[in-house]
Amino acid sequence: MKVALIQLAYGDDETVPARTERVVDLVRAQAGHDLVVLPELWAPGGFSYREWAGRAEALDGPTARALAAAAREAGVTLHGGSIVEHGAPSSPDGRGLWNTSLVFSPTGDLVATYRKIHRFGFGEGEPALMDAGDETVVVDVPVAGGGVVPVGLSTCYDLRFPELYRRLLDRGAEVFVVPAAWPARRVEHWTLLGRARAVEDQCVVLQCNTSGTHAGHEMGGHSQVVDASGKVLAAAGLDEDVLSIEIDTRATTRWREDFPVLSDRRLS
Ligand SMILES: NC(=O)CCC(=O)C(=O)O
Repeated sequence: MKVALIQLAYGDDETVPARTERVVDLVRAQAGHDLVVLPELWAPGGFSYREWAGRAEALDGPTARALAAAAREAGVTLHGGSIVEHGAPSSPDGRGLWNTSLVFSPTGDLVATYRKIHRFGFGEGEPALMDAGDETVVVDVPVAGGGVVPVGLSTCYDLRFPELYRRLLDRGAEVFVVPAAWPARRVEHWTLLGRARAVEDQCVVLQCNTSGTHAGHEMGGHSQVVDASGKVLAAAGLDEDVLSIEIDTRATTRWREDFPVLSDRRLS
């Protein structure tokens, strides 16, 4: 499975349409990969709380349409990071906004969405402005040469909650994708927790973070690809970068057979 993680750098000076155009070009340049991943909330701004309501959109809004076209033109499965989704509130006290990841097929169809379950902000930001998702999502990503790889979806702060990844594992995931806007000041947690999720669940972890500084927050970069034994296969620094790597997904099966720790789980 050939993957590309686009670690995008942006600041407050770049307009959303300009950033979208740049992202579309970057995705188009990844033709030949099976899966391309973008960071969390790259269009509205990961920490640009004040802009979120104004930049919220439906699942067929401008960002989604641009990403669908980019996936189709590149012929890749595209995890488009996340948008601020605007929809009908699901409860009377709901806000009607979610941090929603979008996955497009190589034909540009929206094949999966995932609403971030764990909201970051401790009373501000996401908990104050958005609703929490409540569904775990695993999507089958087709690979060149035939077959599919089951990929579990999660977003940024979710990485701190191992029980979500166990649920994804139990639903068949072999790869976890984690788009993020994770700040520089806690970047060691980001890299450490990604490896922890890989080791404890024997899954490949694809972590795609944001770079640059926006809304007063310096982002941490350090996107990484971790194999199912916890080895870091590719790692970015602080700057904008594209990590491109071929992952041997059969190695995950071999590792689970060689070191069958998951069969020792005690569920009751
Ligand atoms: N956007 C996020 O979810 C940030 C998470 C974070 O900063 C942390 O967990 O630390």
